[in-house]
Amino acid sequence: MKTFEELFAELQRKAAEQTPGSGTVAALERGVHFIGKKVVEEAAESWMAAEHEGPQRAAEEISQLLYQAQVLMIATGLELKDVYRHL
Ligand SMILES: N=c1c2ncn([C@@H]3O[C@H](COP(=O)(O)OP(=O)(O)OP(=O)(O)O)[C@@H](O)[C@H]3O)c2ncn1[C@@H]1O[C@H](COP(=O)(O)O)[C@@H](O)[C@H]1O
Repeated sequence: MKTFEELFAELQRKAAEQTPGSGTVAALERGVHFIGKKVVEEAAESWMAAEHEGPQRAAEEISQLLYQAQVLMIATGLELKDVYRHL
């Protein structure tokens, strides 16, 4: 298990080091348009899981939504504090 902050630090490190085989690095190479579509896809899957598939499936899809949101943040050059200040 990892926290939101731990995942973000891991993704930032992989992006900086261009870790071979990383799906995050591959997504960042494809750019904001590609990542944005993944965010929308996972948001829709989270909604459908919550409405029709139960809490366990919703948790899985929401974890993917959080991951894609973090990839979008990194692609945009945002730090966690840039987002947290709006919470
Ligand atoms: N939490 C996630 C995570 N959630 C989703 N995904 C990826 O996001 C993509 C979309 O998920 P889907 O299940 O919708 O994908 P799919 O339908 O099976 O296939 P596609 O959508 O890719 O066609 C998949 O390629 C998943 O592998 C994730 N990839 C990585 N992480 C975390 O990020 C860390 C770094 O990952 P890498 O950069 O790949 O090392 C990992 O240790 C994980 O903790």
